[in-house]
Amino acid sequence: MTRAVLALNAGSSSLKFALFSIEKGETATAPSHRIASGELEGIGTHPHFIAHDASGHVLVDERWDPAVPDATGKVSADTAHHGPMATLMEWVGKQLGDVDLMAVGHRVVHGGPEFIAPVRITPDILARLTALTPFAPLHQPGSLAPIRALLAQYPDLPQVACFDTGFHHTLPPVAQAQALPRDYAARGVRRYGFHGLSYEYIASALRSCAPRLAEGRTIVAHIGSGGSLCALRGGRSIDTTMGFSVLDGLVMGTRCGHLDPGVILYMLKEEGLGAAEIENILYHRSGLLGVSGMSADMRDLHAKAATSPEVTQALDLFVYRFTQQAGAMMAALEGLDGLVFTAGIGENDAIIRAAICARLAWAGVRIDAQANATHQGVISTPDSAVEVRVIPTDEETTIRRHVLMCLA
Ligand SMILES: Nc1ncnc2c1ncn2[C@@H]1O[C@H](COP(=O)(O)OP(=O)(O)O)[C@@H](O)[C@H]1O
Ligand SMILES: CC(=O)OP(=O)(O)O
Ligand SMILES: [Mg+2]
Repeated sequence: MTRAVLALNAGSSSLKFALFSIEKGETATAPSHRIASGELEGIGTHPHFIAHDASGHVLVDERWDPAVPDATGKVSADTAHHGPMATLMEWVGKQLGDVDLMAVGHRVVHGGPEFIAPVRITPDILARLTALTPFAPLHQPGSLAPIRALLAQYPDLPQVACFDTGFHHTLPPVAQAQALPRDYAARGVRRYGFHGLSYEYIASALRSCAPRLAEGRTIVAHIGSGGSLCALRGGRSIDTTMGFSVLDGLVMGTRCGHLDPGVILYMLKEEGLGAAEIENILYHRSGLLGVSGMSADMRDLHAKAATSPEVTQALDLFVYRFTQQAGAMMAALEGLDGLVFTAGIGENDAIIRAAICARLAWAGVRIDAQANATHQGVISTPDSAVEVRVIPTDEETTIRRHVLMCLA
């Protein structure tokens, strides 16, 4: 029987998984061997489940009707993930016929101040992770639901939580700080940063494909449904655009990104909105969806850009804010050697990459239109002052590594 580790990565619009075969005595740093992988993407817009075996052969390819939002326009993390998660787990269960599942690793978005390294799940750890839900209300329930379900069904199956915040523990104190009264920091209200499993994978990929960028000053742009930038120096995170919550930083699919806190006070005091309504607006009805009035998905927006001024405005704002915040990361890095695009938009959207790079021409960024249009690994020109790369992220590989580290 093949021994295997299952990696589950619940994002805001997708649920990705990979099944890795594990040799006896295999270490975390050994090359990984994938048996199957896939994703349920477009959760909340146009759900699509696709899975491949190791040789790329399609094992399943199914589409569903979009999830129906409630009266306020909200598709909650629970509603949006419940059906797809059940489908995926059922499918994975069927594939496990001749596999001895030795552990399951989960992406857990928030580790709070306490959790940095991956940790083996126990009922007590699960309770402590549940208590962090107010820090990431959109994500933590989606991360913890499969852990809870598996713990109830297979109490002896080792499960490991891998934290999206962990990679950013290297942020210097000044980048972690908020300019609030001191006692807030003691209560965990500080800047954490997210997408760490992705940044850890990219930092490791850079060490083999572009050592100069791994050693130097590199911005990694993880832009998917959620999005952030990470300022990497010597392969370590020294700043990032998401802060206390996953709302900060870039304009995202449905999230506002950087926002004057005065707007929230205005909604509260002048419009009489309650916390739940404001949360719904900031997490679910803002970003590309809010500004375009049409969709959170870049694919839909490009299809409508020619005929809708609102869609054009949403795309312009996305690009403008990206480059503005890239400027902030360059200031933290004191220069820039490399720029890496990754995640759903970063890996697939040549139009957005071109628009961003054009606005960064002042920083010496030059891209080759043909290389960009065909999604090459290196899209900058030889005379570009900044090497620009496209690297598909692989959070599941980081999860496998964390599981093996944790169980060793
Ligand atoms: N071919 C494509 N062209 C442009 N954008 C794309 C494409 N494929 C995916 N995307 C964008 O990527 C987003 C999903 O990114 P992903 O990293 O999978 O998200 P998450 O992990 O946050 O759920 C989609 O909402 C869409 O905006
Ligand atoms: C942390 C976060 O925003 O994750 P995602 O991009 O998957 O929504
Ligand atoms: Mg993701």
